[in-house]
Amino acid sequence: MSERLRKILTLVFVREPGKILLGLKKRGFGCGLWNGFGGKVEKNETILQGAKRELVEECGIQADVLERIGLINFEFENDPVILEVHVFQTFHYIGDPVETEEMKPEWYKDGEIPFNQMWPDDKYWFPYMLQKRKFEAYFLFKGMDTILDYWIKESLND
Ligand SMILES: Cc1cc(-c2ccco2)c2oc(N)nc2c1
Repeated sequence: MSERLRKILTLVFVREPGKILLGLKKRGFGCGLWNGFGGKVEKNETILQGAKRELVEECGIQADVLERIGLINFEFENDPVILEVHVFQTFHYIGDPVETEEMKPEWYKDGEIPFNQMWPDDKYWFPYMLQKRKFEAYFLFKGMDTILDYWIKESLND
């Protein structure tokens, strides 16, 4: 996979006991879907710095402690670029979520996550995140709605 084209992205989920903060994407990639906060990692920053930056930019929340919870590789049929998505979560953060041009934030109860308005892969890996179990996953998409193939496994490595 090393010689494949890779695009590194981040996804951050803000948690409270029994609740999770999701954002409704208002434009661009994944528009109209609820998701975590994140995006591209710039050249001059680490993945962790990119994750923290996107969280502030997209909903105004500062998370000093971000826990790495998952690594997902996404491929689209007939597309050479692999999306390498680093998933983080935090229970310790500063600020209240605010709506931005990118995202409309809303709290959801862990048992009431709107999977039918989210990326189709989420229902496979959210249970690991909600139970604080580190995971790695791979999804092969056909278009934006169809999963052709996937695997997911619990990972113990830091
Ligand atoms: C193909 C794909 C991409 C993303 C993404 C975009 C930016 C960060 O992650 C996803 O996020 C979720 N939950 N499923 C996703 C599928």
